[in-house]
Amino acid sequence: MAAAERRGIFITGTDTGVGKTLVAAGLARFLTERGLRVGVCKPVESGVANPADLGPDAGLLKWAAGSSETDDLISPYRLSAPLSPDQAAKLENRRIDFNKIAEAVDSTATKCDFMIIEGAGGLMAPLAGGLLVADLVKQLGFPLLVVARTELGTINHTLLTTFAARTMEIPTTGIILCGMPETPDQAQQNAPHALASLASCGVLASLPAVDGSERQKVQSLAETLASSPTLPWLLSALNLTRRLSDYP
Ligand SMILES: Nc1ncnc2c1ncn2[C@@H]1O[C@H](COP(=O)(O)OP(=O)(O)OP(=O)(O)O)[C@@H](O)[C@H]1O
Ligand SMILES: C[C@H](N)[C@@H](CCCCCC(=O)O)NC(=O)O
Ligand SMILES: [Mg+2]
Repeated sequence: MAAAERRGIFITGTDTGVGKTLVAAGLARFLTERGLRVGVCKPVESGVANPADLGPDAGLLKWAAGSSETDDLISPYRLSAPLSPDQAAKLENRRIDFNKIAEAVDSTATKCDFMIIEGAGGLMAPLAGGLLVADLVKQLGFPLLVVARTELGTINHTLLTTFAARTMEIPTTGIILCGMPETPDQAQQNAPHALASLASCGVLASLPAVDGSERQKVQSLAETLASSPTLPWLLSALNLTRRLSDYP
């Protein structure tokens, strides 16, 4: 399928553990509940205790999207060690092949309205022999969505990520801040405004810290998205405004 005909995003983060999976799954849930066929892929997941099964990230994405794709299409590389993917792959004498990932993504994308791909770690995390997550993003051809934490330090990490994306000519749709507490401190109150004025792309949502199991958190974030005042910007940035109005 030609890149221009495919709708979707590649979700990266400013670091590992910043909320990429929750944002990806929350968005998948939100869109699926509105009738869109959402394809999901976690091309490389490291730290998978039992690689015969889906890891926690891919499993949550599959649940959120209600996907019936095979495990190998949703999660082409499942690696045991909770390390940088290239290192985890080396420990198993494996090499991550971008063409295999591209085939899996293409095969899913042809069957769905919107594709959500979650990277591993941040944009510069190494995947294979000097190739980084950013190189995979370029090969797959989907625009980037950057998930960032809310605490002090996030301005620097987020701007470094968007700057690196721009330098590598990777189109970035925007930033989502994830985990805003009910009572944000001064740094957290300032972060969305600072990023909105300094980054070369918009802040498309500021999502709250939510409670419960991982699935409950995803459901809460999907509901938050539905009532978010910035939802129109988010949908427009994802090129989904018209598509969603076609559905109930
Ligand atoms: N908005 C939030 N509210 C509550 N908990 C959150 C929120 N965002 C993330 N978390 C929690 O923080 C942890 C890390 O989040 P998540 O797994 O989404 O990170 P990640 O960026 O996908 O990490 P990785 O690089 O391993 O893929 C999880 O336990 C998740 O439940
Ligand atoms: C083990 C982590 N949870 C994550 C990989 C993080 C790599 C970070 C590399 C680095 O920047 O040092 N794996 C994953 O997202 O599948
Ligand atoms: Mg994740």
